[in-house]
Amino acid sequence: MKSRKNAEDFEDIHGIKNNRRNQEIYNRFKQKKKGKKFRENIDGVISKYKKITPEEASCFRKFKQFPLSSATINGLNEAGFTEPTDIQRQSIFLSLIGNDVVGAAKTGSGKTIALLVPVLESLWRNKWTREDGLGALIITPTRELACQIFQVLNQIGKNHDFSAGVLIGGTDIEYERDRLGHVNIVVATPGRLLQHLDENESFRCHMLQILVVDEADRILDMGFKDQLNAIVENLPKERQTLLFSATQTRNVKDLARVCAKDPVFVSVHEHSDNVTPDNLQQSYFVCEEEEKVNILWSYLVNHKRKKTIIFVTCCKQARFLTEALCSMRPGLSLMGLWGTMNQTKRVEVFESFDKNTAGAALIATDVASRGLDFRKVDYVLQLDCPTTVDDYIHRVGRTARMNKKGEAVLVLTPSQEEPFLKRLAEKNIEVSKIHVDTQKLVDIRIKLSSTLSEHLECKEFAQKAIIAYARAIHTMRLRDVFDVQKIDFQALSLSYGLAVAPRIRFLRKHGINVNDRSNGNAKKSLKKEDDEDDSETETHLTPNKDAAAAFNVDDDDDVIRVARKNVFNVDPNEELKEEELKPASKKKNTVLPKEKAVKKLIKRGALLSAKKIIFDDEGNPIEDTSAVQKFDINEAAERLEKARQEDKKHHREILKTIRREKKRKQHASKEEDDTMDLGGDVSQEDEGSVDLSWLPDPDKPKDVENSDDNDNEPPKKKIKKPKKQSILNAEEQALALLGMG
Ligand SMILES: Nc1ncnc2c1ncn2[C@@H]1O[C@H](COP(=O)(O)OP(=O)(O)OP(=O)(O)O)[C@@H](O)[C@H]1O
Repeated sequence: MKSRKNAEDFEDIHGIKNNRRNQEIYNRFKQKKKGKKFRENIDGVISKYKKITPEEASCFRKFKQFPLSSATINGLNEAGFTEPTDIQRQSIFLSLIGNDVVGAAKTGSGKTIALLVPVLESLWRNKWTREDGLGALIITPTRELACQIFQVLNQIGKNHDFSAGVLIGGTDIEYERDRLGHVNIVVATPGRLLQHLDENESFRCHMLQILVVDEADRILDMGFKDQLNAIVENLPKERQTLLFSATQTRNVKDLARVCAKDPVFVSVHEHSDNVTPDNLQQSYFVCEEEEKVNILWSYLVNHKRKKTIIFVTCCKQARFLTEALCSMRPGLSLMGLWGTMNQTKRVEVFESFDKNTAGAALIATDVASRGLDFRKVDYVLQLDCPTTVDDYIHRVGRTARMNKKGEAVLVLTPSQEEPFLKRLAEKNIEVSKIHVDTQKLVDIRIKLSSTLSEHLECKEFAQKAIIAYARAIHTMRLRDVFDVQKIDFQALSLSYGLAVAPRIRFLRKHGINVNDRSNGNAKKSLKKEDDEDDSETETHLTPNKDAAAAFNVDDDDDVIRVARKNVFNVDPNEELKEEELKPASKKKNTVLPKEKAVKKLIKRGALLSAKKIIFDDEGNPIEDTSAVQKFDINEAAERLEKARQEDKKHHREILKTIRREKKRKQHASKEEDDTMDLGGDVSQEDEGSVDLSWLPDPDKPKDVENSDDNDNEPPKKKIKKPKKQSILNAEEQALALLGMG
């Protein structure tokens, strides 16, 4: 959501904008509230509470059978919701009569409406107005989910006169601060909410009627437990509490014990055979880690008309894959969504993917796995194995929502197959195995590699993605499923378009040897990088024969040329041996000045060269000798020295001229004085001889500059020191010759 839009949201009263016409409507509502009829309506609805039992309510087929305000029923009808789902049927009435409820139901089963209807009814029953301040608080784990809940609230609550707002990170906190005092319903993420509770005096919760925690399990998984406890401590004890999640975990029950009073547990699909949606077709296949990018590309080009969410493990992977594959033009709308993305962009992506019906793919992290309700998603492709079975359930739940059909495909590596399937089976999740002929996949490594050489930012993303992935796998809790040692990082790097694997420092710190599965390259190259380079990512792109040989030119491709420059044709090992001896911290930020770098190279007698390698159709490197440019660094150094000597000579000449000019002027003024003395009073001292002591010693050139110290000296013009610029110019020229200036 754009910050501007977010700002407008605060002025919305469920679709009623803050203009004159809306003010009239608002006043009418206010009148109505005070009116007798309004009070009678409320009493009429409340009286029905006593006549209906929860069992009866759980059999209602229509929303209008529930004892609800006409504003809510109309809002539901207008939004197209006439028949309640199971969770709505079983929980709404229990909430209406004032119970604290802990609800759990499968993904996509309509929990949002199940929690919003009691919120609207609670404030309506209490004749809530804008002046009453905060009446309901809905806490949800992610920003997208908060915006989505807010949208549904706007839809079904548009006939009520409550004000509502969203509090999420990444928006204008000052703007929110000013308006928060008049908001009746707040949908918030825990962090931003706590910030307002701590810092904003106008945000008062003492009148709060109802607290709702959506995706409670996810909030706890994300480590918001302490924040949640702190928030609950700030709320009045006399309130109603509703907790909703897809699974009723022990954590949720613990939370319920802390913030709910004698809660009623509603678990709709507890006895159902499947924990995943019934219309969901689930399958998996096994492949190597390094085949995943090719698989993804092949999938994208073959499913241009479908809407797919692709799940990966970490933000940096999502960023790299989105950026790199987008620049390779897959022929469909490809987007990315991850947690560290800027908020405005996040909302744009969310809305654009949601609206898309022509075919689109969204590469996302688990930020999109919970609660998000994208329209008509055909496939969920889990390119990386989910962290837990619960995450699996949430990810696949983005498709096959509300009894629609959907398909979920899980990608596992050989070592993950057995342990993860065992865990899925424990929860009665059946997935059928499919086979993917990896020989038939489009090999995009060389294309990706040339994309990376064109977009250096992408190359950096690729390196960071690999490091982040290694770190994520290493910190996973399911040790039998995730083993960082089983990953061939060299092969994985090649599949990301990198010639060599980036240095993964933390693995070494933990004493982990990286797998050497394929050709012994992985360990060797990582070790080499480790020794060579102290920065987190790769800096040398040295020609790698194995890498080149591994590249197969895609049928679709034209001739692909990969030009690599090893600028100084110096063995990087040798170059860095000296560096290795220095402490790591010092090395890190030291940038060698160009002049020093040249001197260092001169010392080594290095030959400067730029090589151009062209690959033929089979991917064999052909050396293009015509394009080879050579620079003899010693020769260049000689030229540099010559230029320096010439400059020095020139400098000396300038100094001499200045001195000569100065002497000439002094003589001239002396002669003038003598002439004057002849006509005026002459002191006795002056009579016999002329004092020439103040004259500068011509043998001491420095006196030109130091003559200010001489008190006897007559005032004279300050002589400008010749700039050293000329020397530097010569150096710069020489550096420019070397291609470094
Ligand atoms: N009574 C209803 N009639 C028709 N459609 C409904 C009804 N209730 C909800 N829906 C639709 O079902 C979809 C899923 O609803 P919702 O997002 O509330 O599910 P959820 O249980 O919260 O899922 P998740 O656990 O993934 O968050 C939405 O598109 C919503 O519009």
